[in-house]
Amino acid sequence: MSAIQIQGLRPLKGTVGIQGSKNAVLPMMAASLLADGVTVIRHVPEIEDVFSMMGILESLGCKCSLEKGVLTVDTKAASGHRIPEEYVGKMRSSCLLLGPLLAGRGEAVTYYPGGCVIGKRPIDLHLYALKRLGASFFEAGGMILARADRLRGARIRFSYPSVGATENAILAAVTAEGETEIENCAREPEIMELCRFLAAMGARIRGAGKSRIAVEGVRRLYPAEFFLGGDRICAGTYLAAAAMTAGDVTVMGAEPEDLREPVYILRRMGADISIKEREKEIRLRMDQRPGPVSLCTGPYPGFPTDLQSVFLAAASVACGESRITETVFEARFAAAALLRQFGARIRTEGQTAVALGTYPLRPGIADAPDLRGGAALVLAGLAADGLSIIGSCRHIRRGYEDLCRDLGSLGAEICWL
Ligand SMILES: CC(=O)N[C@H]1[C@@H](OP(=O)(O)OP(=O)(O)OC[C@H]2O[C@@H](n3ccc(=O)[nH]c3=O)[C@H](O)[C@@H]2O)O[C@H](CO)[C@@H](O)[C@@H]1O
Ligand SMILES: C=C(OP(=O)(O)O)C(=O)O
Repeated sequence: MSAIQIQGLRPLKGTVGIQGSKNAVLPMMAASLLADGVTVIRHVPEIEDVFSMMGILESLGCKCSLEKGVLTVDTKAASGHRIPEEYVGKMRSSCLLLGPLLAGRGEAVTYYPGGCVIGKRPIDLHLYALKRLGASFFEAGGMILARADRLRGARIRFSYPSVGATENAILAAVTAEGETEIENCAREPEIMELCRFLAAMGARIRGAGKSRIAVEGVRRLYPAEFFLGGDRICAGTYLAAAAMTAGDVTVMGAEPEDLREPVYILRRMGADISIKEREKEIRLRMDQRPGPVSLCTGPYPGFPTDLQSVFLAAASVACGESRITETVFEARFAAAALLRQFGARIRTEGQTAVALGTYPLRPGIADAPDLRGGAALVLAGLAADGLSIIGSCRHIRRGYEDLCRDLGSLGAEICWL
């Protein structure tokens, strides 16, 4: 199932439940190593990155299972500290195990992480934070050897609010000796969710969601049970799809507050959006072609870079000229070139993509360049006048449980090949 076929120009209508959040569950899975026993997380998406993280945890001696959205991680027999290279190359979040392994085993062996090719993505900020807590690193031939006799609380000040580095710092600090202060840290909702999960394990953290977090180290953590929240990027993808297809779509299960900026942009594009906060429902109605938009990605609460490609797809059908500027990753416009194969009129000027909308798009055949770029091509297929095929969908399966199931349930004519 590595290609998706789409017959375009079917309006999307209906309600879709949103899968659990990829970027929230991956650090929680890493955190499970910090406790001795069985961690249970519900509403976990069956996506490739979760399977890869399960593979890593199993190689470290854990027993994992994922059935009907219930993930269990049993760490009783865990003892390893080497993260196998085969998983590291596939997934960025493999580096999140450095913090918990240093905390629990005092050593870790890993490699430079893979994941989507959207920029250089160094891990200097991760290593800086862990060094501040007492770790030392030796690097050779792409391998990273990490050691720490004892992690000790420290003041960490990030030069940039990296999501992963903030998570690694928190994961290492929760059982370190003494207090850690993390300044200029990331404020993404997934950090807050990780902190809630760690609190359920017995961690003491203050300031989650703010740019200064204080962690008071505790002697030990306990396994927890947790219900994972909806994936805001997945919800944003379906809202963008609805906006492109004159749809009437309700997404259920993602926190509306976390989507404040994308919702604001969609409203500016002409969408009629109603929100029920308590029910976690966002309904989007669009009865016209979207209007043009100007947006700039940035760390939360800014516009999420993970929605840049799908909003570029939406801008491709807008009536007028849109400008989309990417400030988080330096090479995240792979989808822009491929969208041109669907007739999109996009040019890039440095870190800005300028799209002069056209509707409908023409059907195309293209390979997903990365996870969100792949989703953007699928959205282009929904707004194309004919049959499109998107290949290399393994990228898409890293983060979306089943795009065909979800978009199909909304009326799209779409299937796996
Ligand atoms: C699994 C996960 O949660 N992935 C998300 C996480 O990725 P990730 O945690 O990798 O993203 P970061 O916030 O760390 O990266 C943001 C920027 O900081 C740079 N940087 C990062 C770390 C570092 O040590 N040095 C450095 O220079 C990166 O190259 C990038 O330009 O946040 C990104 C930004 O919201 C999202 O797009 C990803 O979906
Ligand atoms: C870039 C992404 O993921 P990762 O950081 O796991 O590569 C993403 O989810 O869009």
